[in-house]
Amino acid sequence: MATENETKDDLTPITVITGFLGAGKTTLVNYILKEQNEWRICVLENEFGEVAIDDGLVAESLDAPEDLITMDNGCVCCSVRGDLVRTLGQLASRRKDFHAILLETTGLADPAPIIYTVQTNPKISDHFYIDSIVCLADCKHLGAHLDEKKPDNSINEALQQVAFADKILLNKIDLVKVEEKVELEERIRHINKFATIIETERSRAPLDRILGLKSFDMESILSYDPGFFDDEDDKKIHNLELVQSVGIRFDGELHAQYFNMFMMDLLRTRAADLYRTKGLLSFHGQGDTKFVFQGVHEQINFGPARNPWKKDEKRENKFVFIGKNLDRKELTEGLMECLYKEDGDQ
Ligand SMILES: Nc1nc2c(ncn2[C@@H]2O[C@H](COP(=O)(O)OP(=O)(O)OP(=O)(O)O)[C@@H](O)[C@H]2O)c(=O)[nH]1
Repeated sequence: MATENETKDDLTPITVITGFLGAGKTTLVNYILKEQNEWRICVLENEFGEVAIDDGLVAESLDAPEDLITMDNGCVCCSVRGDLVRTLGQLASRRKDFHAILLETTGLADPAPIIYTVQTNPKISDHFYIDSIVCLADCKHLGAHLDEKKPDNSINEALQQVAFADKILLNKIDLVKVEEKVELEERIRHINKFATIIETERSRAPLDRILGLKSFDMESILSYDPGFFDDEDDKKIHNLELVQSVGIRFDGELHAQYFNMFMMDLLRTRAADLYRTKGLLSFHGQGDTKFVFQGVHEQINFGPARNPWKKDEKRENKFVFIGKNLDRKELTEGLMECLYKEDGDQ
């Protein structure tokens, strides 16, 4: 809560960026950093996955590396909630250096405890306020995640993310037919009748429709969840064990063709269970080019990173697979088989 002399205008706005795994959150953060040149923005990144990849991809868009803070000891809405309080507490003394804070949550975060923490902890609420909760909705895959059956006492993260947003970006409209888009929009409207819905491709929303609008509204949250401020013990739990993360990292150069075959085979058989795949890779015969691999179920993007490998940088391949029924041993062995070997017996 702001002190008597301090109104909301004196506090620093936080835009919470939420949405299921792979919906386009990092794409939105990078887009905002590129487009909003007049503001100095601080980015708080919380990524789900044993190996962090997004921090590197966001850092490429920032002028000052200290403007990116990563919170990687768990999911920001659960175990890392203490981290959020600590991080924002430390940021309070230099918050006036920034026009805005972007808080990118993990794709499995429940926004409710984050909102609760910011609203009720004076270490945060004396200095910051929530400007907006922006939810990225992946037109292609959100419907299936909303349909997922969870155990009775567990929340459906995708549903919570839609329900608690005041701005919903209907993203990846390029991947669906108009009818599918309309059907998803109706479904979203059914869950959340207050949020503004904006159609986007590559998360490109007009910035004046998502930033600096003070559009976060506690009343609409309470109308969805009248028990929002009630005792937490009565609430459904966030069961992160339903989704696994397998992180794999190893040195060396990959054989492009072998890697391609491995990934194609994996996606052909496991796409439904593979919610998210990310990688930073080094390929034999590609000089200093660093490659980025991005997968969301069967949709994959693969191409050069903005910055090449630095001169003294270790050529390490990093992967993270997030989903259900993942076999760490099989994935590790499969990837190791894709390493390029000098002796030519591939
Ligand atoms: N076709 C298409 N791809 C998109 C669009 N927006 C984002 N993507 C791609 O979707 C993939 C995931 O995007 P991210 O921005 O990394 O998603 P995220 O929500 O940050 O993912 P997590 O942090 O893993 O939850 C990337 O390959 C993006 O390039 C879009 O509008 N259309």
